[in-house]
Amino acid sequence: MALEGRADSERRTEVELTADHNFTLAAGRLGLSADQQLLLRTPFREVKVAVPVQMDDGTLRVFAGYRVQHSGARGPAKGGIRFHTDVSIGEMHALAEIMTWKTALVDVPFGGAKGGIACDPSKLSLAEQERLTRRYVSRIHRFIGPFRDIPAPDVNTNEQVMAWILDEYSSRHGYSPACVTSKPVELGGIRGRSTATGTGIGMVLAEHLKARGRSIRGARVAIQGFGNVGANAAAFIEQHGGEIIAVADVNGGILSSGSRPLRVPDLIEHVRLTGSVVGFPGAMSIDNDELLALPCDVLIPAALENALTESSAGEVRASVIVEGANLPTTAGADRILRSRGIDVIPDLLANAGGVVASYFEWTQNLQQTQWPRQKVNRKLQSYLVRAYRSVRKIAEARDMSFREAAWLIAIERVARAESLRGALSTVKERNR
Ligand SMILES: NC(=O)C1=CN([C@@H]2O[C@H](COP(=O)(O)OP(=O)(O)OC[C@H]3O[C@@H](n4cnc5c(N)ncnc54)[C@H](O)[C@@H]3O)[C@@H](O)[C@H]2O)C=CC1
Ligand SMILES: O=C(O)CCC(=O)C(=O)O
Repeated sequence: MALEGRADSERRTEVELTADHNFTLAAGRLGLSADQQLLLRTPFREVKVAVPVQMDDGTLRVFAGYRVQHSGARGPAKGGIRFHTDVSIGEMHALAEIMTWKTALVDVPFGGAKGGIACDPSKLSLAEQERLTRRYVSRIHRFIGPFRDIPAPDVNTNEQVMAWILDEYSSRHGYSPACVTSKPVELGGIRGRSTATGTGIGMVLAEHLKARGRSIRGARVAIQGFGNVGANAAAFIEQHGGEIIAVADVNGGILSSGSRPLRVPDLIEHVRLTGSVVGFPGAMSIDNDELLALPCDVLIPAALENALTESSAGEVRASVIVEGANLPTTAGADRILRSRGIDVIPDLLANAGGVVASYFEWTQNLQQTQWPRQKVNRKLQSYLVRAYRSVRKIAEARDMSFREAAWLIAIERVARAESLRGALSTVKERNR
């Protein structure tokens, strides 16, 4: 059965195909019918808006803005907002769906959403970015809100963008700090959210290495992407005795020379000053393909989707991959990595620290309280370790990859919620 109204001829993007593959495998293991699968996968709502913005030079440009709400079965939709030239409806579908399974896996009471604007923020002034954000919110504000859909940062957005969202939304609906997460602390943000995704990657990695009788101490780590997620993961790993031997960003990569690893605080300062990891004093230049193929213990793709493809997966020499980015591994690459015995900690689990801390921020805002950073980090660890252990248990018991186990747990939880709310039982009735 196909979704009516969607042009079936519409070509699915690579990320949608990856999500199709992961979903179909897990749904098959769960024995879900075709109707049940269709219901669980079809986005609840997709919004596309024109975002007209006056540029600093007086000209007008109209950008395409999107917000896809994949599911609200377990709570308000939740997910980041991305500013990038590649933003498209297909990409938003896949990323919104990933959020549904991620929030279910770590068991926070949210559904899944993702939004974005197709633009190149590096070519926009701060004032243009502010007008763009405000106009986007003016077009989607009816569809978001503390109990509908709560945005957060993603690629090329940050606390400042969240502050503009809060201001624009609140000017229409009354002061609503819980309408967006990862705000500045002064506006109701929670301490530790800005670092939580990277910190969470480190926590999950530590738990995984412990389970394998190893430790972060001395582990040699390569990271693709040195923005919010990559840089904070690097900082956590360095603080726990790991060695960051190479990093790359959109401009290129660097490899530590000699036996000394890269010093993360110095590298963060270099990026602050120059805008890139490239040119870091004392390091050798490499490109992104070389980074993925470096001999190391842990590889962390923390940039964009499709980083690991069928052509690059065969070259990977790390023994563990931790998916900091969403959907960084295509279906074909995943098969190759599994056949080569490389452990892959999937995105749903590895990068869930951000949305878990967002959940803490949302509850903090609803209760009008303030959490100390230590409480955030303690609870973050307990949510992530619990999720990691549940995935490992199923993976070992049923001889599955960590990815299959994570999707299976998540889909089962959302299916159960849909069933309790009546949607899936309607499907069953019809099947009788
Ligand atoms: N910010 C968050 O809390 C969360 C982000 N994620 C995911 O993590 C990934 C990174 O997000 P952020 O760090 O927030 O974004 P960011 O905008 O802070 O950083 C992105 C980094 O990736 C690099 N990059 C971009 N294109 C690249 C390419 N083609 N090759 C190599 N490097 C490239 C950029 O130069 C930058 O260093 C995305 O997949 C995002 O969806 C996942 C969970 C939460
Ligand atoms: O913190 C959030 O609400 C969402 C973060 C996000 O977009 C993600 O996990 O991919």
